[in-house]
Amino acid sequence: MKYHDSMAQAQQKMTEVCWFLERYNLPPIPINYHTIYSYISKSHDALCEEIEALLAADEKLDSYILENLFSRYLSEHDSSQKQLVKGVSETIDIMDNSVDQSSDSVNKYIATLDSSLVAIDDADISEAKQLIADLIDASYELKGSQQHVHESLLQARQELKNCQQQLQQIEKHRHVDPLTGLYKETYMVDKAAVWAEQGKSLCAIAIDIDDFNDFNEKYGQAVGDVVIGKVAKKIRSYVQDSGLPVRTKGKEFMILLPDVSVQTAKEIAERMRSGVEKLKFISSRSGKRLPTLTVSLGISEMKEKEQDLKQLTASARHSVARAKLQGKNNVFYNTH
Ligand SMILES: Nc1nc2c(ncn2[C@@H]2O[C@H](COP(=O)(O)OP(=O)(O)OP(=O)(O)O)[C@@H](O)[C@H]2O)c(=O)[nH]1
Repeated sequence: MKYHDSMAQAQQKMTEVCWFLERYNLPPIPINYHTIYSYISKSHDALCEEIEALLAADEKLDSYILENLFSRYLSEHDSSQKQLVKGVSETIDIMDNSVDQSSDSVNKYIATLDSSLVAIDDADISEAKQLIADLIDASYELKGSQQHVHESLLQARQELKNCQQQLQQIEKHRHVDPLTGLYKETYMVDKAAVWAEQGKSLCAIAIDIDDFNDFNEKYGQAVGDVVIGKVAKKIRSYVQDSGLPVRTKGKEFMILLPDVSVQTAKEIAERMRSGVEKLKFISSRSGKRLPTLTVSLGISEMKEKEQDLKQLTASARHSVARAKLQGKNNVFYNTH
């Protein structure tokens, strides 16, 4: 294909990406751009299928959903892992060379010892001195190559440590939403499966920020994102290690509580509601107070063992919808 043909094609795709972002009211940030570019270019089948399904279901696409798709299908985890493996394998190559050199030196040393033993029988004293001097040289060479092996081992140990730290970071990034520090939905599924295997009962609290559209329109998406981060932090502070706080969508969260009674879940939810209501937001630009925000919360519990996570979270979301209908800024639990 000629250069200007491929340029024209790329421009056409860029225009389509911009139309798409505008149509779905998505900010043109790099992650959104990259994800939609891959969709428009049809460069990733699974990603395209998922976006098609979301559009067909009339799901509202937002930056959070696109970030999630990006991290699952397009992020650089794979290449950074390859980079790590490359680093370790280079160090192993260096060690291999050092061990080869060291083994050569040992062979040379043994050969020198052998020939010295033969030579020393009928040699005169000055020749014997020369042989000993040769042995000392060979000993230093041997010591040097052993030192080299030792240094390579230290380097390998350091490399391994870096590798472990980076793998931990990658692992964390894979499970944690970068904006809020809460877990991603994929992790919730894994964790719930572990709890189910351990025979633990589960309660869920679904949380949705109220009237966020007004807030977003007034103060912009970027301020909205900062505020979502603060609300999430507040919510997390009531869970600590007793449950799993998850960001399930842009302004929606889910808390899973293992082996906790509905009564306790209600108390935690009420504390969250009241805590968020008391949060104060100050604009970093103007220094002025922004309006307070509220959240609506819905509780559900896994009543029978056959009930799965999907049913539990759907029921909690249903309760949130009821909380909104009852005027928002409240906790709803369906007793039936
Ligand atoms: N800044 C930001 N805004 C988001 C994010 N996800 C969703 N939103 C915004 O949240 C708003 C959701 O609007 P609606 O679905 O009408 O909900 P709402 O205004 O909160 O109203 P209720 O849910 O009925 O209380 C839209 O303006 C979205 O753009 C996000 O990750 N960041």
